[in-house]
Amino acid sequence: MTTFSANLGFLWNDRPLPEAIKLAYQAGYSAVECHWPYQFDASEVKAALEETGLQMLGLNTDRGNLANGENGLSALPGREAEARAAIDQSIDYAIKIEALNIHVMAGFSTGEEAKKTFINNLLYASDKAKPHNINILIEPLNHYDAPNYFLQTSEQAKDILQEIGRDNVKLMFDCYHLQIMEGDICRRLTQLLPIIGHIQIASVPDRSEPNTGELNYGYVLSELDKLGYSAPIGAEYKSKAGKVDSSWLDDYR
Ligand SMILES: O=C(O)[C@@H](O)C(=O)CO
Ligand SMILES: [Mg+2]
Repeated sequence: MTTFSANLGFLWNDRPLPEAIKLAYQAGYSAVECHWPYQFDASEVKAALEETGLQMLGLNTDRGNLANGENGLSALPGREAEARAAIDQSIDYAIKIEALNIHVMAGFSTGEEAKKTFINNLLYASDKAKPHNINILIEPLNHYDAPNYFLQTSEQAKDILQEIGRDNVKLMFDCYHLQIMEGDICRRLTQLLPIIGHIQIASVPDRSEPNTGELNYGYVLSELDKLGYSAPIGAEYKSKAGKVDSSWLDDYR
């Protein structure tokens, strides 16, 4: 049976995170994940997780200077000190709320130096996260939403993960981004399963409720089920109506 994790970066993101966790529970989600929880008191987030029994699957490292349009720091040569401070911050927060994964955001860059910088920062994150049983994730983003983002395809991610060779550094397979960039979703999920740490979904191309759009998630999720994948699937979509609508969950349970 497929279970789902509510991505609170998009769902109920107008509410304080502890309240959003409770709303996700009431809507029938089995887990939660977020983007940047740092403005919320970790002890209040932990209390909401305990009250609902939901686990926080993941959070992201800080993006850097938002006024300058930054979207992560870890593949930016010369910005290692800030990238590592963001990694430290995310690990400290994840420990407090017992989150499972940290998505280390690469940022806008390209080339061999950027790759080397990203790998070194990921090794740093891997070492720091290991004693706490936290996994590090890297996520390719599509070139329409994040033009010039360093990590854009699962092929590129696979190559980086092979070079890193750490069992706690994995791929965040966001079907929305990868359908846009590469397609062939079910074959890729099957082949990459050993290096996948988390899977996310949304409709393509409009990133709304997963039961619409060009990708048939009924089929994708049943293939994952056949592969024995049983972790909650991240629902990372923006509700079409503006107000969160969770009725699509009934199509897949
Ligand atoms: O797909 C996304 O946009 C997110 O998973 C994320 O963490 C980066 O914005
Ligand atoms: Mg995603």
